[in-house]
Amino acid sequence: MSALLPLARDRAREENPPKAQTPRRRPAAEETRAGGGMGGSSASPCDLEREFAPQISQLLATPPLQSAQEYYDGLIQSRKHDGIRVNFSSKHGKGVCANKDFAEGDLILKDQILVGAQHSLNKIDCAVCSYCFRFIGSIEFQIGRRLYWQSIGSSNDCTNRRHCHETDVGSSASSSGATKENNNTLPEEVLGSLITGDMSLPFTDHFSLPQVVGCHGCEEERYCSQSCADSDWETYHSLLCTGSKTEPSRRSALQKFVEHANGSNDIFLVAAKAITFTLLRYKKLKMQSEFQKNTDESNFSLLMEAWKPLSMGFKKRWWDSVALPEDVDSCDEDSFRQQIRDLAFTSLQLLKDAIFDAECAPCILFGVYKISSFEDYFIHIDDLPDDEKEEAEKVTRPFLDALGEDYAAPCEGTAFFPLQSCMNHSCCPNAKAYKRDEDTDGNAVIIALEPIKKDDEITISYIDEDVPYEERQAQLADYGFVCMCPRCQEEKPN
Ligand SMILES: C[S@@+](CC[C@H](N)C(=O)[O-])C[C@H]1O[C@@H](n2cnc3c(N)ncnc32)[C@H](O)[C@@H]1O
Repeated sequence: MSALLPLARDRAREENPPKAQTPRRRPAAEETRAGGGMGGSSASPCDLEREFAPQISQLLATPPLQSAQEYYDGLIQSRKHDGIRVNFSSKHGKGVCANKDFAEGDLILKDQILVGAQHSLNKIDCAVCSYCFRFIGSIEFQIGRRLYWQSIGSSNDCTNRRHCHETDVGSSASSSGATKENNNTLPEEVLGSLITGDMSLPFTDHFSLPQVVGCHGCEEERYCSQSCADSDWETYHSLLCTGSKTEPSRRSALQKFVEHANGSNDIFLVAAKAITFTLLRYKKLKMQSEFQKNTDESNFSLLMEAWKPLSMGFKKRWWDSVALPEDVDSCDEDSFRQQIRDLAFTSLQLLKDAIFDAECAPCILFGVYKISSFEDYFIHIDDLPDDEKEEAEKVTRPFLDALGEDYAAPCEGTAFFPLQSCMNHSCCPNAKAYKRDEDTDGNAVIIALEPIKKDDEITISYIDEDVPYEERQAQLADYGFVCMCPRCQEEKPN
């Protein structure tokens, strides 16, 4: 037991950066279109794409260097990350450099999520704030609801489990502990009293979590504070809320969109947030512009401005950038990409039915975040002096046994981190993404692995760098490049 705990913790805290998500299910072979070309070259199945082709290509064009530099300088200044700057080079495009010396272990950056969502199936394992992804409720609440889900069904399809105030939507995300078979169930009344707070576990007062604040529209989103609820509403959720305050036809259209995302890939839920982020920013900019009687500003230039934070990270469309799944032969790549592109357009069409705004018609990246779960609580119990541990374990052991081997399932999701996503890879990195004890929300935390001198490039590893050269290069092929870092140059076979 003691040996297992720290291992699980290390796994949860080290984070690898973005790799485009593969769709949940490989489209069936009989659905494959004959002669389907690559995403960019064949006729688009989307009427908006055809109608607004010039505007879309402007939105997706690489931003001019000067505008990108100004954007990143402004972002770094507004977030007070004076230790770094974003540089542009002809070799690797954007990169992050040190603006001062860092010592080993120093915090380099805490990067706030721009757009992100918890994986749908992971919502069974962990209840987190829908805006900042901090754990909410109490340790009892977290354990109780997880065991409750575990007790009512352990199939991987959670679409049948649509109550318990959750957005229980299936997705591409791998679910962890709660969906595994575990015969070790506890009585429902015990789980109920954990969830309602009627039952307390020993020492949980050392691990207090923020109280749950519900969305005032739906019962599906929950927050750690009113300020997170308000920010989520202003930034994305006012257009995506499926609660009773939403007009019925829009609500039903949104539900259809969510259902489709459930059955295919929850990256579409993140994409929907990226779109609503842009739409709501656009509306705000337009109001400001009207207030300032700024008649020179066209609607499209306001839309470009609203989209800017996302455009800075845009490289390729999703269907052109997902790694080819292992079970798809390279000669089937074109039709694979065509099928997932069609899937994305179906999703977009469903979203459009729900939130269409004619002025924003032409306007659609990401990392992975993990936050450790209530494992710290069980580690604390495990580390107690023997007599206290024995006493506490009389209460906690049945819960730990019932949770099973994967009790430490962290919160997992997909998110776009504007600054971390500028960091290039090295197989001998000088920094890494790592959650310290105090890092309880979804933001990315970058720590120096060694002393870093001012002006040095800050690099992280996108993969497990402790594997041999060939394996590293194979993994990096999914990111679309051959690594030529000093270590790879040295280890490259002649
Ligand atoms: C997360 S982004 C890093 C920022 C990126 N350079 C940019 O301009 O946006 C990852 C992409 O950067 C490039 N990249 C990162 N590390 C690299 C390396 N060591 N060698 C070559 N290209 C690299 C690859 O194109 C990769 O897909």
